[in-house]
Amino acid sequence: MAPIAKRSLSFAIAVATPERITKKPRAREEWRSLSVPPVELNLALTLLTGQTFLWKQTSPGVFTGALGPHLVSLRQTPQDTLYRVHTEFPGAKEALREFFTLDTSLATLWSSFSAADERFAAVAPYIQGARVLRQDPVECVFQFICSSNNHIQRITKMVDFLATQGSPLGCVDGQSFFQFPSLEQLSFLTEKQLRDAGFGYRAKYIVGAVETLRSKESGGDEWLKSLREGSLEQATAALCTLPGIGPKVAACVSLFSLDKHDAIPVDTHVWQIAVQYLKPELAGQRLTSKMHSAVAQAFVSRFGAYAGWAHAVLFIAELSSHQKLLPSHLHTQRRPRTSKNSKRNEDVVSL
Ligand SMILES: Nc1nc2[nH]c(O)nc2c(=O)[nH]1
Repeated sequence: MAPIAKRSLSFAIAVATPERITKKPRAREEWRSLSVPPVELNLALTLLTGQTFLWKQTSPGVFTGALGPHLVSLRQTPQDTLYRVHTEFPGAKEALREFFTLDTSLATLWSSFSAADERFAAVAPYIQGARVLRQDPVECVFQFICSSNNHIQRITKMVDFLATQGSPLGCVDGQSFFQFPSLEQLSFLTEKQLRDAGFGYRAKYIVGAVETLRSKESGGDEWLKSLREGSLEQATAALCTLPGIGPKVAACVSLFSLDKHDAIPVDTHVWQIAVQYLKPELAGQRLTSKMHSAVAQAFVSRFGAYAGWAHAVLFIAELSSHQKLLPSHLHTQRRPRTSKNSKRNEDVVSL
């Protein structure tokens, strides 16, 4: 049987029995404490603002996603974050603590960011609990290859398609979840299948990146994980050898999966922040790769070794979807719409 057909069969079995997961919770499906207050972790601001496209809001206030073999749901109370595990494997709490980098204190970081920067100090109280994730690097690479020159809705659709190549983990409130596919599972996808699924020119990049990663002597998974050890420059150079990865995508992967806390993904939003608040002399210039470095450097000069974490807050404050969180005097002045930027201004997260 062809690998795709085999996978589809196991998926059919998993979705045929959703009540296995949605009916009365078993003991292991009880809500448990993650011991982190909303000021240190805001689920919506962390999971639904462009760092990952794999987590879903499965019911009001409940977010569900896969962490390796664990399928977990999360919700907040006024004092805590609660988690519920739908799968059998041990270690879900540890996986969650790692994914949300909970050993890093937002309070400590943010007090130094607020002292360094007026805009950060002004918007941070309205965006409390926005953290930077530590994702699996393979998952992160493929999500951000899909993200290039794209908007959230379409990226999510593409990433959901990739996810269906992995092992089914179950169904929560009518939504199916899969363990993110291994490189081997991804290798069964053809460029044609991806094009037919709406990936456009990115279809070639996905197939090429899978091939390149699978050719690494240590295995693509280990090769990517090894980039956690070196510098940001080394990680950027290595990532940019993969098809479909340029400086912006490399910075997203470095920040959201490789422990490079000073990585700054420079897109139109970040460019606007730099021009308005950090380096006004950039106004009127074009965003070239030299400018990318200048903008990233401006963030690091202002915010230090965790500049990427400060960027995450300023980036959210820039999104049109999140302006409503801010009082009107803190709203960003929008560029006038033109036929070229009308869609992009609103919801493109990655250029
Ligand atoms: N500068 C940023 N660009 C992004 N694209 C994306 O998908 N997420 C981000 C982000 O957090 N910052």
